[in-house]
Amino acid sequence: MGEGKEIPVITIDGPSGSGKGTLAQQLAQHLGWHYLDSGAIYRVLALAASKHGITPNDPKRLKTLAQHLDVRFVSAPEGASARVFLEGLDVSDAIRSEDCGNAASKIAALPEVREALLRRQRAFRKAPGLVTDGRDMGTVVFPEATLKIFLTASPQERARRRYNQLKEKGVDANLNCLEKEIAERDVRDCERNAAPLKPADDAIMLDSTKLAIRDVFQQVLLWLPNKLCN
Ligand SMILES: Nc1ncnc2c1ncn2[C@@H]1O[C@H](COP(=O)(O)OP(=O)(O)OP(=O)(O)O)[C@@H](O)[C@H]1O
Ligand SMILES: Nc1ccn([C@H]2C[C@H](O)[C@@H](COP(=O)(O)O)O2)c(=O)n1
Repeated sequence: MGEGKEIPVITIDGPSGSGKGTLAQQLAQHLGWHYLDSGAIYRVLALAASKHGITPNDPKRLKTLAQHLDVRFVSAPEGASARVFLEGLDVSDAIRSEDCGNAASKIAALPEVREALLRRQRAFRKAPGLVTDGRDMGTVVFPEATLKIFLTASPQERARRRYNQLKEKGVDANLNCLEKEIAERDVRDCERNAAPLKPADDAIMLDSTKLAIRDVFQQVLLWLPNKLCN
């Protein structure tokens, strides 16, 4: 088959705050597989662009930056998120800000940037398997994935989750502003021409608005092909 295409991949796509990262990390841990947080790559690129004074309307320089992006993921002990390094500096917390998420969403609309990051994302496909989350994992990056989930939740519920998450971190937040930002990010991510956020034709849809984290996980376990559970 070549290019590691025999290595199984599970993709979790969906809008911001739907719980993709939480689910993908739980599945990766459960299966003992690798995990790719593709949004973190776009976030690191946005941070690097700001650091180097490159604006979202300079696709040429952004493409070059994406091609040479010095980003490293270092896995953390069980239950903790991987640490993310940009040019040797730990940016794990810095990339989680709402500003960085919005900046990532802007540069992610550029086809040059997406093309430059494709190979880097596909390189995460290593034995025994990969669980990945993002916006175009099932449609563009891994179209032949073994199982594709499209995870959603209402915008109000996603804003509420983000609000609680920020509060837990001790970050000041305003629920109305978060709802507005989430709605704007949804429009930008869904309406761009390059790899817009949409379910793959063969994705299973899961609305988590009224589901607890453990219920989402249990539901997806039921959808795992038998061959992966052994
Ligand atoms: N089903 C759920 N019920 C309640 N809270 C949830 C649920 N799923 C995730 N959360 C919480 O919502 C917050 C956002 O979850 P998570 O980071 O997994 O979302 P995401 O879709 O990966 O977001 P982003 O795309 O912006 O990275 C976290 O605090 C997480 O614990
Ligand atoms: N596969 C992906 C992953 C992310 N993006 C863009 C769009 C998002 O708004 C932004 C931040 O992602 P998050 O960390 O919130 O999942 O990055 C994308 O276009 N494609």
